[in-house]
Amino acid sequence: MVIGGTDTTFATMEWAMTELLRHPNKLRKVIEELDAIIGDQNVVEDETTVIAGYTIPKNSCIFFNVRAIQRDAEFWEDPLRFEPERFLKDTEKRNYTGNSFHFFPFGSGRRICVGIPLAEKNIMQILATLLHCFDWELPDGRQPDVKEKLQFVLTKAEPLVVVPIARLSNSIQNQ
Ligand code: HEM
Repeated sequence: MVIGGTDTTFATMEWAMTELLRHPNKLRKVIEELDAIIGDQNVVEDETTVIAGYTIPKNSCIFFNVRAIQRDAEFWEDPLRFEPERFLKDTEKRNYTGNSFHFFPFGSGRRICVGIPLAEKNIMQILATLLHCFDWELPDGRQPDVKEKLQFVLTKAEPLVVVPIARLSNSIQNQ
């Protein structure tokens, strides 16, 4: 992993520099382009721009409301209904690799979550094991609530308290 993350980048840059130094006209072209865009102060100027009809003023800090986008009724049928099967029916719906701008729980672009492969395996394995090995009951006939608490991660306002009941014939409780 160390070699994959360091030597590859280093070798690519070293080769690029070598070839540019061997081809001065190409090197000049790169430098002219950098000078034209960055100038001689080494600072990229922000400019007011228009994207999809919206004016984005210079120096704006943009936040996407991913929560609202992922509940947009124009794209999601009955968006608040809990229907995991919707992701099985339509492959585009379960594309969370950052290429679908209707569903991007892991972000998108160069800062997309690096933990996707681990998260996929962990969540699948742990949740499947808990559901397969136990039946789950709420204490005192309580109902599960869906009140949210916005922190760094959107969590449940009140932690879920549940009682596990072994359901497999080979579980210790049933022996
Ligand atoms: C359900 C699980 C997870 C969700 C929903 C999630 C979501 C996200 C999101 C939305 C971002 C920001 C992406 C952006 O700026 O466009 C992010 C970044 C990141 N995540 Fe995750 N994540 C999860 C699990 C994990 C795990 C398991 C790890 C590590 C083992 C991890 C490590 C990171 C790191 C290091 C970044 C920063 C990447 C960067 O800025 O270059 N995440 N994650």
